[in-house]
Amino acid sequence: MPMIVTKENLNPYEIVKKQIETAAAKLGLEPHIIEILKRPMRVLSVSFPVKMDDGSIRVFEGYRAQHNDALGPTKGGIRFHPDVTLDEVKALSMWMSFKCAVVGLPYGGGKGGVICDPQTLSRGELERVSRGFIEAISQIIGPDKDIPAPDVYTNSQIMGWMMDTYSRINQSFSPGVITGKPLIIGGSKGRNEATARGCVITIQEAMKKLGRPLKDATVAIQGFGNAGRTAAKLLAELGCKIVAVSDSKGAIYDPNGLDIAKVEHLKDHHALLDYGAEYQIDPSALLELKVDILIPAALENAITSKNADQVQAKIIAEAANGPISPDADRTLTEKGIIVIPDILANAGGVTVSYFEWVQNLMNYYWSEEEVNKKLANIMVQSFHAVYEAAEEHETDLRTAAYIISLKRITEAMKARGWV
Ligand SMILES: NC(=O)C1=CN([C@@H]2O[C@H](COP(=O)(O)OP(=O)(O)OC[C@H]3O[C@@H](n4cnc5c(N)ncnc54)[C@H](O)[C@@H]3O)[C@@H](O)[C@H]2O)C=CC1
Ligand SMILES: O=C(O)CCC(=O)C(=O)O
Repeated sequence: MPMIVTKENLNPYEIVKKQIETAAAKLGLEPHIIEILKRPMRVLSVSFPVKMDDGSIRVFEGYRAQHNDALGPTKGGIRFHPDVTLDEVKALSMWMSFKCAVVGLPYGGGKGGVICDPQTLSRGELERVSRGFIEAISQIIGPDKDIPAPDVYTNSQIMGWMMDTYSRINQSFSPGVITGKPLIIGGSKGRNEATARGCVITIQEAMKKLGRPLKDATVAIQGFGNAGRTAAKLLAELGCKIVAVSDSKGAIYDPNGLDIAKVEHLKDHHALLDYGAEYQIDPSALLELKVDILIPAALENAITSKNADQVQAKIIAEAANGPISPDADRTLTEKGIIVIPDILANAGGVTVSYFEWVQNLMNYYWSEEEVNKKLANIMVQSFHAVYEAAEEHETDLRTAAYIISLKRITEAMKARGWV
């Protein structure tokens, strides 16, 4: 009989449904609850015209998905990327629900995306796309409905334009509608670094569990944006040796450790690859380096059944959302690699977004020290809760994180009388 080889399904929406099923089976959740959780409660698909610099009109398309608001208003970033799809945005909104629940935030999950390549847009065009998208989704967002934030290829300036558009539409200053804003208009100290800071805290806790020192630990990082770049900086400050980093253009590797200040300077003023031709490696090889810590901090499906077997890291901390497919997850677990799942590892970003929203609502602002302390408390506590759940249920950290989240969301749905 010929062996039937089925192609791995890398659709993020199919992946998150599988992840829910795996944890739900461990918990013995009722089928109707699983059915509710397997789809977003609301999805808005929009198109809007934007006047380009040359006078032409271009129509952009985007989505906002709101998964489940049992625990509170939905929350999650907006991504600008040419490959954005509806299924990706749906999946990202679902991961947001589980992320907020695992760290105990009073939020459900949401996510938005606009199909565009910001690198090809002028600043003026980028501003008009940002304002156009918020206008198009303005009816379904709001400080107590759905609160966007930055994600891939969006930043604090874009959040500033978006908050301004929403405030103008509603004729009232509404900083609480969006987080990740510039400090001067209600941003929170510490938000820019929060995703990486939270991720680093989970790595520190995992290394303690392994009984290994962080000092001199070797690290490879895929993606050198908000999450990856800050993680490189923070880990280098803690004495780690950052041996490899990459961005969308390529990867660099030095087994003796990269000079992170130099890499940052190159990223800002030239290109990462200008570090030197002798340091350039194939970007896919970065994921297969023999390192202590691997941080995928770019996009989904970086590690799949195609390369999971070649991964040699001891710990993988998912700064990105969905960088490991379920098939790869199984292989990594079999190999004894500890995977700190996205919904825990990158939850620092939304946690400080929550702090930003709280500060906006009370119109009183905290010091960076206070923010970082509160963040550390939540991340350390959440890591240990997930670790203990993994031991109790004899499962991996991802399933354990889902177990905690599913329990909380289900309890909220029950308390509200939905089920
Ligand atoms: N910004 C935030 O607060 C949070 C971000 N995340 C997740 O972290 C990941 C990265 O997001 P950000 O750092 O915010 O985005 P960003 O836009 O600041 O940076 C993205 C980085 O990834 C690089 N990149 C893109 N495609 C790549 C590829 N194929 N290989 C290597 N590098 C590639 C880009 O060059 C850039 O350096 C995403 O999965 C995002 O959803 C998760 C939680 C919060
Ligand atoms: O800060 C937020 O509200 C959400 C950030 C985000 O999009 C994410 O955690 O994936």
